[in-house]
Amino acid sequence: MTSRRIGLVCPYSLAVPGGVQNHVLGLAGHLTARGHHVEVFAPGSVEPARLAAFGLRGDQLTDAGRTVGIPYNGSVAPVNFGPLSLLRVHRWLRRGRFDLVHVHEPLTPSVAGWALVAARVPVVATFHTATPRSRTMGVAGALLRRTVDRIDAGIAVSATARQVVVQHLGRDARILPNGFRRADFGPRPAARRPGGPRIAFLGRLDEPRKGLEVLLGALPRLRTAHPGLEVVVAGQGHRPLPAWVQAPGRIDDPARAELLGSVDLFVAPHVARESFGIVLVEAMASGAAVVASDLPPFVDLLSGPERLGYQFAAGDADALAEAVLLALDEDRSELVRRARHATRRYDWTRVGAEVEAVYQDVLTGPRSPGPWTGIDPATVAEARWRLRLAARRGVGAPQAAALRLAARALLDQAAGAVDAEQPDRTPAADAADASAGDGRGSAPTPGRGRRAVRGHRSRRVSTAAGRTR
Ligand SMILES: Nc1nc2c(ncn2[C@@H]2O[C@H](COP(=O)(O)OP(=O)(O)O[C@H]3O[C@H](CO)[C@@H](O)[C@H](O)[C@@H]3O)[C@@H](O)[C@H]2O)c(=O)[nH]1
Repeated sequence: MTSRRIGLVCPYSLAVPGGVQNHVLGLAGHLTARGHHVEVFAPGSVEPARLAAFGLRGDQLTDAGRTVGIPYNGSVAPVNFGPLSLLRVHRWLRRGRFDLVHVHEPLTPSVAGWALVAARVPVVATFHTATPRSRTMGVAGALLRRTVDRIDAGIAVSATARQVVVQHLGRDARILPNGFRRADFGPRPAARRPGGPRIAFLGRLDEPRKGLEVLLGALPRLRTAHPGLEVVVAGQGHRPLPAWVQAPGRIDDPARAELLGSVDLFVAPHVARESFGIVLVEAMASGAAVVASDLPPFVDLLSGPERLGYQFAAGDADALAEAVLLALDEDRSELVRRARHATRRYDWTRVGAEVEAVYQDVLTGPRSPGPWTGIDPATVAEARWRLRLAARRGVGAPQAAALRLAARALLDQAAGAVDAEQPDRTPAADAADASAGDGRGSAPTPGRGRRAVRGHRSRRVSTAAGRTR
C-alpha cells in the first residue's frame, strides 16, 4: 500500500495501560515504520521513552483533554466526550488531512464516537468490546445508530467482539486479532530467583471481571501443595493481598516483559467480558505456560490442533487450583514451545499487514457520496429515555450530565448549529488555530451556518447473517 495519511482515534486515556491503548499505539508504530503518516488522537499523554519504544514521536499524538470515568464493559473507562471534545476532534481531523480515519471502540461515548460523527473521509472501526448488555453502550448505540452507517469497514478483535457488533448494531465485522510486538517478549531465566514455582497475574486488581478474587481463593490450596510457591500480582488498582504475595503494583513495559519471562505459569482468572486476551499472548510469547479461565476468546486462543495452555471453569477457585497443580506437575516444555511459536500470528508484521489490506480495500473500493442526514426523532427520543434510565439506575450524576451534554451536542450538530467543516472560516481564524499548537490549546469558536453535513454513505463490509434486531 502506498504511503497514506492515517488518523487513529483511541477513546481511552493513553496515560494508563490497557489493551485498546496498547493496540492503538502498537498499530501506529507499525504503520509509521511502514512509511505512512500516522497521527493518534486520544486523551492522556505517554512518556517520551514509552512512546519511542512504540516507534512514535511526540508530535504524532494529540491529547484530547481531561477524562472522566464512565462505567463501560465491566470497567471504569477513562474517556472524554463533551462538546469541547467534538470541537477538538473536528480541529484534529481538519489539520490532519487524513486519507483514512481508524476509530477504535466507536460506540463508546468518547472522542471515538465523535470522530465517527465528524470524519468526512473513509472510516475503519475496530470493536474491542465483549459485553452482551450495557447501559452506556445502549445510550451510545441509540445516539450513534445512524452514525454507525458511516463506517466503511468494521473489524472485531475476536468472534466474541464480532457477536457484539451483530447484536448491538445489526452489522458485521471481519475478525482481526489484537497485535503485539513479539520481539519485546521472551524467556528471561536470569530474572528468576532459585526456589519454588513462580506464578503471576497481570491486570487491573480492583476490576472484578479480571477475576483476581478467584486466584486468591485458590492460593491456600496451592500453597499447601507447594510451600515455596512465589506469587506475583502485578497491575494497577488497590486490593488487600496476603502479605507473602509480591505486589509490585503497576509496572512499566520492560518490567512486564521481565515478569512474564521469569514465571512458570501465567494465571488468567478473568470471569467475564474479555474480548481477546492479549495478555495471554504476551505471556505465551514470554515462555510462560498459561492457565486461563474458559471464557470463549481464551478458549479460541488456547485451542488448535494441539492445546496451547491449561483451562478451568471461569469463576471456580477449586478448578483453578486443580489446573495450576496439574500444570506444575507436568513437563510443560513442549506446550510452552508450541504456544510461543503460535504467537507469531499476532505479531504486528502479520496483523498490521491485514489491517493495511482493509485500508486498501476501503480506499480503492467503490464509493457513493451522499448527505448524512443526522439523527432521526425516534433515535433522539430513545436516547433521552435511555439517559433518564441511566441516571435512575446508577450511572453517576456527573456521567449522566456529561451524556446529556453529548446528546445535546449531537442534536445541535444534526440541526446544523455546529458546522463540521466550518466553511465560513477566515484565514485569520485558521491562523489562530494553527498558533494554538497541537490541539492542546483552547478550542476555537465553531463556524456557524445551516448546511447539510456532507459525507459519504457507508459501504458495509457485509450484511450480518445473524442479525438479531
Ligand atoms: N506495563 C504494564 N502493562 C499492563 C499493566 N496492566 C495491564 N497491562 C497491559 O495492558 C494490556 C491489556 O491489559 P488487560 O487489562 O489484560 O486488558 P484490557 O485493558 O481490559 O483490554 C481489553 O481489550 C483488549 C484489546 O482488544 C483485549 O485483548 C482484552 O481481552 C480486553 O478485552 C496488555 O498489553 C497488558 O500487558 C501494567 O500494570 N503494566
